[in-house]
Amino acid sequence: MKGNDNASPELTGLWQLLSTHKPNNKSFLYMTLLIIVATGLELVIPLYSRHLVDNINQLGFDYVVILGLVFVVVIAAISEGALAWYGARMGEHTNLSLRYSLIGRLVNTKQAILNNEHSAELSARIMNDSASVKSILAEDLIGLISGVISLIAVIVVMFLLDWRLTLVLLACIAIGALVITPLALSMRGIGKAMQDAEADLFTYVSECFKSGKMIRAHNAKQSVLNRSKGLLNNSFHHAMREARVVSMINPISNLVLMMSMVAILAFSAHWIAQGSMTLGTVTAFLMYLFGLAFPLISLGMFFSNLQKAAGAAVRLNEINQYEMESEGGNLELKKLSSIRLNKLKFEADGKLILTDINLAFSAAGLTVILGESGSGKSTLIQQLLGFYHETQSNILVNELPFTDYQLNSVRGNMAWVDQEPRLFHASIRENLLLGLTTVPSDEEIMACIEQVGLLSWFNKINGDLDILVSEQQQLFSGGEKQRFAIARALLRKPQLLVLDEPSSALDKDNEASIMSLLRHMSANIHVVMVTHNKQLISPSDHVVTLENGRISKTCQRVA
Ligand SMILES: Nc1ncnc2c1ncn2[C@@H]1O[C@H](COP(=O)(O)OP(=O)(O)OP(=O)(O)O)[C@@H](O)[C@H]1O
Repeated sequence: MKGNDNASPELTGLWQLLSTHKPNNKSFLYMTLLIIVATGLELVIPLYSRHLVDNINQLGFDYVVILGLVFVVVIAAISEGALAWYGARMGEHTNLSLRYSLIGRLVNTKQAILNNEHSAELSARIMNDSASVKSILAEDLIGLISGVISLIAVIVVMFLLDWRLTLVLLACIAIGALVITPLALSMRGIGKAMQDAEADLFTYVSECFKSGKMIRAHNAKQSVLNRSKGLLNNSFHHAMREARVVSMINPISNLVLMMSMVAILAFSAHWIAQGSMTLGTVTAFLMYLFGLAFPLISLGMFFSNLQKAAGAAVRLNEINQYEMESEGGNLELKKLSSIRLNKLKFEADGKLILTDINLAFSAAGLTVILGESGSGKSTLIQQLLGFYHETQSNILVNELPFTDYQLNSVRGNMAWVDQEPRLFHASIRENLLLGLTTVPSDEEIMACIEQVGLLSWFNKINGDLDILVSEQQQLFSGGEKQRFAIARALLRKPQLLVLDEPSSALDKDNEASIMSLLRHMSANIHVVMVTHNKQLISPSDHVVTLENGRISKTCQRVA
């Protein structure tokens, strides 16, 4: 399929995904061998049965044949089980590799791209779309290969047994294929629409469950239900379209089998009466006919699921094409001594957000960024963390371009406290130690908790660092969450501490103690803090005022 310009883009995309994540050729070889053994043994059974039937009248039971038959049946069952297990193992390996690579891609995707995506939709894609791609390999491919081998082998064996009955059967199969093929092809659009509808539903429902309080407070329960109903109806509509096709494929396959059976019985009766056919041949033929049911259905399912997997691959390939954040240059930043923004300009979605920013941060001190809401304060401090590759060339770290350094080593010297501190649904300890490679002792953790004034909160939760932070974060008040985020930042022992409105939810006492902590720290590290609150500024602070993305004022003293 590779390099085939005529292949549909969806199928080419599926091939690309599978060729990267499929198991190695040895696994395929083992799988094919298992298929050949399982299918081959199933083909031998009717021949044994024929022999048994044709010899009963003359010689009584042939016990050697019966024993051979039992042996073949048992081995066939074992190899079929082994094949199912091996196929599932191959599929799950592919699923693991595919999902891991997608998560890796998203973790490394440029922040500017992720800003426009919905987290729940991305999660839905990783879960559902990769499952579709997996099942084509784990179940459908085995069905296809064993189906094709069975079909060819059965037809050859049947032909050798009796060419006339085989022609009758082939005519029936041709009629069935004519009806089933257009049905299987119609799954193409259905599968994609179904997966889109499921992803929309998943995204909406997860957002609603997260915002339960807001929905109640706004009396929005009914509108949530209405919208959910709409999305559910959409999903139901596509699921029913799929069910209609599947419910036609199965009975049509059965109908073809029944037609074939009736035709074969009728012709057999005629040829037995003429003496040109034995009862054993008819028995073997009927057994092969039943054996054909599974391969025929498998073939139908393969082509319909192939369309589904191809649709899923389109979406997964979109993720695979997201541009990754650069890992930076070769230099490792051991100690950050200065960072300077030089004529920095930042645009997003065609909007100029920061312009002509010239600012320097030395090894120690406190810089306060002031400005009205929307003036670009948060965007400015986020530049320091290298979230946006396009501005990194205007940032000098220790007087060298930011891009010369390994990105992780620069970030390793920094800590960031976001405007809305985010906590994971994990233990307090895991939240505190986020990203740390050297694990601090419990004493160090306690010291940070005490420094940010969280000791009484810590006693309230019985000093249990392993308690789980729920998604709704009920363990924390708004102010406690802010102080917790500051403790997490301090544990990183940063050279540059960047805080976005760190005291907006704090009372006067806590605000004063956090400011005194930050001032104390600014003797050894540089603290950059965004705030609205001019009361927090002390005469010795370096104050930068932003207006519409431009620095309108910088001063060392505030009146
Ligand atoms: N990635 C982005 N894409 C599009 N617009 C953006 C992006 N980042 C910031 N903006 C816009 O830039 C403007 C400045 O945002 P920013 O969050 O930096 O302001 P702020 O001064 O921190 O405001 P506040 O004090 O209210 O938090 C806003 O209008 C925001 O919508």
